[in-house]
Formats: sequence, C-alpha cells, structure tokens
Amino acid sequence: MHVRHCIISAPGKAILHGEHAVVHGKVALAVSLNLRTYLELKATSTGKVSIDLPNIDTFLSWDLSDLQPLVSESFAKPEEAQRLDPELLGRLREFVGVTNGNLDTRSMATLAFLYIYLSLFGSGELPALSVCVWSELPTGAGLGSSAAYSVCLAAALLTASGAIPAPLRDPSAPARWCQEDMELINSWAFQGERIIHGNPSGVDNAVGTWGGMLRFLSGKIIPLSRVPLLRILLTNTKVPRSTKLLVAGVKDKLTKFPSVINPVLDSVDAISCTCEKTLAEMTSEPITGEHYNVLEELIDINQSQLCVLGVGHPSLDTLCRVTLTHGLHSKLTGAGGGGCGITLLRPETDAAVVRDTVRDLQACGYDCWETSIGGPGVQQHGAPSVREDILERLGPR
Ligand SMILES: Nc1ncnc2c1ncn2[C@@H]1O[C@H](COP(=O)(O)OP(=O)(O)OP(=O)(O)O)[C@@H](O)[C@H]1O
Ligand SMILES: C[C@@](O)(CCO)CC(=O)[O-]
Ligand SMILES: [Mg+2]
Repeated sequence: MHVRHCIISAPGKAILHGEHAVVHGKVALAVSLNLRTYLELKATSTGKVSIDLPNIDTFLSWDLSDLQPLVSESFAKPEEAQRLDPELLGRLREFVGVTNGNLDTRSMATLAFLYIYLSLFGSGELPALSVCVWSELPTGAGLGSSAAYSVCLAAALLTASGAIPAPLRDPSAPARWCQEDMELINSWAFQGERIIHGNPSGVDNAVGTWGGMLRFLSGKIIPLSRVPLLRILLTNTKVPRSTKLLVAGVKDKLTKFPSVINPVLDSVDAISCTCEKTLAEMTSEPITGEHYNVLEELIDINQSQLCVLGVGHPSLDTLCRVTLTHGLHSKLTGAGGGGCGITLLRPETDAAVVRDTVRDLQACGYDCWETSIGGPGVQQHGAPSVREDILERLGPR
C-alpha cells in the first residue's frame, strides 16, 4: 500500500481552570499555545516502520513481517474510534515489553503510535513508513505534550491512509480539515491519550485539534469566540511528574472521601463558570481593573483547590509566592505535581515587572516564556510553511 507523505503540526495547551475536575464531569476552560508539535510522515521502501522521537531519545524500527502477526481479523474501521481494543493493546504491551503499571515515557509513546498505526492500516497490507516527531513543548510538564503528539499521530496516519483527504493546496499556507474530519482526528487522538494517560477527559486533545479557547464539559466542546486577549507568563518548574499518576491519585481521594472531594470539584466548576462569565463581560464592556481583580482571585482560589486535591507541589508554591511578591497571581496548569504554571499579566503590567519576575523565577531554576495564546489547531503543512530549524529537526529532505 502506498502512503501519502505529510507534515502535520498541533498546538500545546494551557488550562485556565478545571484541570482534574474535568475528568469528573466538570467544566474546564482551556486555550491553545503558540508552542507546537511537528510530525513528518514519509513513505519508505525499506520494508520497515520506524519512529524517531528525538525529544524523548527514542529511535525504533520494526520489520513489517514482525508487525503483521499483531493484526487480527476483526479490525476497527477508521471511523470507529469509540473505545480502546483491549486485545490489540494487550498484544502490543507484550510486543513492546510493557508490564501493567509501567509508565515509562518511551513505552507510552511507542504504544500510542503502534496502536493507531495498526488500527488504521491493519485491515490491509501494512505499509512501510517512517515518522519523525519534534516538539517545541516540554514533554510531561502540563502543556499537553501527550495530546499534541496524539493529535499529530492521528492526523498524519488518517491522512496517509487516505481515510481523510489531505487538505493542503498551497505549500506555503498551512491547511485545516473540515469539521467532520477533525472530529475523526480528535477521536483517534483520544485513543492515544487513553494509552498515555489512562483516564483522560479529552480536553487536551480537543484543544490540540481545534485550537483557540474552549469550554469543555463531558466531551462537549464549545469554542469561545468572545474572549479578550490575555497576556500569560508560562513557567516550567522542571519538576517531572506523570499525568496518569496524578489523575489516578485524585480518583483515589474521591473514592475514599466522596463527601469531602465532591464539593471541591463542584467549587472548581463554579470557578470555571465565573471565569467564563468574566471573560465574556470583558469583550462586551470596557475592561476595568475589577475584571482583572476577579480573574486574579479566581486563580488564587483554584490553586488552593488543586492543592486540596493533592496535585500541588512545593515548586508550584514557590512559583506562586515569587510572582506574588511582584503583584502577580499564578496557578498550576495541566496535571500539576510540578510541571508548569501560568501567571496572569495585566495589560498595564510593566515590562520591567515581567523582567524582574522572570529573573527571580530563573534564579529558582525555572524556565519562563511570555507567550501568546490561541494558536490554530491541527494543520497540514508544506515544507515552506515550517520554520527552518524545525525542518532540520525533522530530518533530511
Ligand atoms: N514530542 C514527543 N515525542 C514523543 N512522545 C511524546 C512527545 N510529547 C509527549 N510525548 C508522550 O507523552 C508523555 C507525556 O504526557 P503527560 O500527559 O504525562 O504530560 P503532558 O501531556 O505534557 O502534560 P498534561 O497532560 O498535564 O498537559 C510522554 O511520556 C510521552 O510518552
Ligand atoms: C489533569 C487533566 O485534567 C488535564 C491534563 O492536562 C487530565 C485530563 O483532563 O485528561
Ligand atoms: Mg498529557
């Protein structure tokens, strides 16, 4: 079978409010970042399938003849990405050498790739191909790197297989798919997230697919078009953590103390709804300091709630304390337990204040970026629309 060459990118995300609560059916507000993951898929004549994942030092290759026996007769059609196939996953775990509970970075990324590749191509002759992924996002730090990876895999493999058309017309202008094709990409990306996360809500892959700012509730995705331009400082504490373990920890707490934890989750929901209302007001009336006061208070309360849920970390306490000495308010973003936090900057926040804050955070060993938010969702690129340094990372052309 001949596969289509393609270059795909998808954005990372920041969650403004609602992480963890969203896994339990509460509202989350999330926004895409202008930091992206890029994937190039090439057809080869090597009789092999290979993946190059330089961010996680993983370079693997398999003979098609070794992969073929993993394929079973009853294969999902591309349009059927509703649930994980436990038998295929079981065979793959054995093939890759993953024991239950093994959370190793490389195995999770490899499993997600092989699962989507075999599901989409398994009903016919497996094609030889190579996939290289390079990301501007820190891996495993709360900015949705797993979702951006899964969205890129899903879009590339669906496009390469012909299950969805390649939208690219002009190599210098990135192109997007129609709504129906994006829904299919999102549903396969969700399978990748399930393999990496265990029990994801789907908010991260939704942002990676659609981009912009979203309200997410139990799988229902509402793009928020009326939102003010927010200035956000992103900080990576560089403390490693696993989303899968943190999500499982909150579930354990909820099971153990339902009458204690349920009200916290309800309260997080109210934070997301109040934030959404405030953001909408900021686009329909003149923005005042009071709007920002509300946003800042919501950030402080939400950070405390996340600590109650057990996903805080001393490195994040330090982030909040240091930024507050400069009058700025921060919270963790994503799964917590270390990783990244967001700091809200006011329109009038002086460049000198940002510079001094960044200096103090860097002195703690953290990385900081003032980033713009709301980047586009998944896209197909021609080489001319990809930055030279990223093309180099993706390999020789
Ligand atoms: N560029 C990449 N190349 C290969 N695998 C990746 C890449 N980015 C992420 N992954 C996979 O995703 C895993 C990290 O996912 P995890 O959900 O723990 O963190 P995150 O997605 O960055 O944070 P969060 O889910 O809190 O937003 C890695 O262990 C790896 O398996
Ligand atoms: C912690 C969590 O709420 C967000 C991770 O970015 C998990 C999820 O929603 O899948
Ligand atoms: Mg993730």
